[in-house]
Amino acid sequence: MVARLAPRWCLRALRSPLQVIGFPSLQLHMSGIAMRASQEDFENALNQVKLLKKDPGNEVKLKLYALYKQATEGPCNMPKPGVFDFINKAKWDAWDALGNLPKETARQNYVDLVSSLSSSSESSNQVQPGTDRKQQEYENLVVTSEDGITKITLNRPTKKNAINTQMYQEIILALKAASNDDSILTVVTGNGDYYCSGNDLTNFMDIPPGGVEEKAKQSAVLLRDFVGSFIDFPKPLIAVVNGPAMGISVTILGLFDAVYASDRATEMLIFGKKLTAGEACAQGLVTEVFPDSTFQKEVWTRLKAYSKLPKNAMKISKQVIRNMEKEKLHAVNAEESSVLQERCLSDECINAAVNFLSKRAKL
Ligand SMILES: CCCC/C=C/CC(=O)SCCNC(=O)CCNC(=O)[C@H](O)C(C)(C)COP(=O)(O)OP(=O)(O)OC[C@H]1O[C@@H](n2cnc3c(N)ncnc32)[C@H](O)[C@@H]1OP(=O)(O)O
Repeated sequence: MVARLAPRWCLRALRSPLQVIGFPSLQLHMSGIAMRASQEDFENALNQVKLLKKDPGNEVKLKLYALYKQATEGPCNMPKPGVFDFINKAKWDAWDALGNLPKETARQNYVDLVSSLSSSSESSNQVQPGTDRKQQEYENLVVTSEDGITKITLNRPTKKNAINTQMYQEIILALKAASNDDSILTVVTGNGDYYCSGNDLTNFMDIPPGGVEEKAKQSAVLLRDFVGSFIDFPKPLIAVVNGPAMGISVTILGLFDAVYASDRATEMLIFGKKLTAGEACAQGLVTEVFPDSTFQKEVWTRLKAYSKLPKNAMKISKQVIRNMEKEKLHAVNAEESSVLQERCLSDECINAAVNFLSKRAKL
């Protein structure tokens, strides 16, 4: 029943990768030096904008549109729409108003604008420990905070918690929010019978206008940002592996500070073969295995006890340990992500995805 599909390239992500890309302009501003947003910053901003929960209003949307067009196509040289074509005329006016603004400046302004929109929506989502308040609404996650523990639950149980493109972005944002909230520990777990079935293989079907090469490039950026947000996560991060785990969800376990697995997690897919939770524990991928019947009770009792430990001491300890290897992890992440870009276009990868998808469609 279990597809043996985890590509080799992603297994090395265990000891992997990169910087927080989600908020690039923040980093640029902190340096105090006027820097230009890279193409990657721009692509990240394009993804982030899709996740804004609050409608930024027509004025801002027109600004975003105009900056996007200027950044990608340069000055407006389209014929002016008729006066009764209100929407297209408003868009044209906004674009035309940018005159000869250089593409690079438009790109930077776009990134800055998205960053300001994202941070204002984040700051309204700060959670106090012990309040058990549900955080920002996500489509594919449930994030709650209680007793000093922020819990990020992968919430696509009908798809075995497969990670689709939006969910990757949501996880990045949820980690960013958890790193800034008042919680002491952050937990990632799954809703339903699976922890996670890995990359959503239907992601490969969503081909942008730039074709499969563009898709491969976008996937590489997404993977790099996703893994990077685990590398840079500043607080103790615990995986509560409630059931089978596959693909990318297994390969990132090495970036958690502790991994607790139910003995039902018998399908940890690694090196193309199944590994029981006990075997994964023997190999150091899992910290401790609990009987499924008492898994939730035992793990949460323990986590609640940990959440009473001195907050700063735990955070600093984690950072001291992680800082020793951070640079290397980011370098490996960058390398792996560029390998992914290549491998996405390989026959092996395409055939594997097509096999899965065609079985699913019962062709
Ligand atoms: C952008 C960065 C890319 C990073 C890449 C990372 C590497 C990976 O993670 S590769 C992906 C590895 N995962 C797989 O190959 C798992 C594929 N799924 C399966 O083999 C099986 O679905 C299962 C063993 C997880 C469960 O089998 P079971 O028979 O119990 O249930 P199903 O009927 O197959 O599944 C229920 C439902 O869920 C959908 N689904 C499950 N996994 C995925 C997935 N990974 N992607 C997309 N959809 C998935 C499955 O299609 C079913 O949906 P429908 O009911 O709508 O048909």
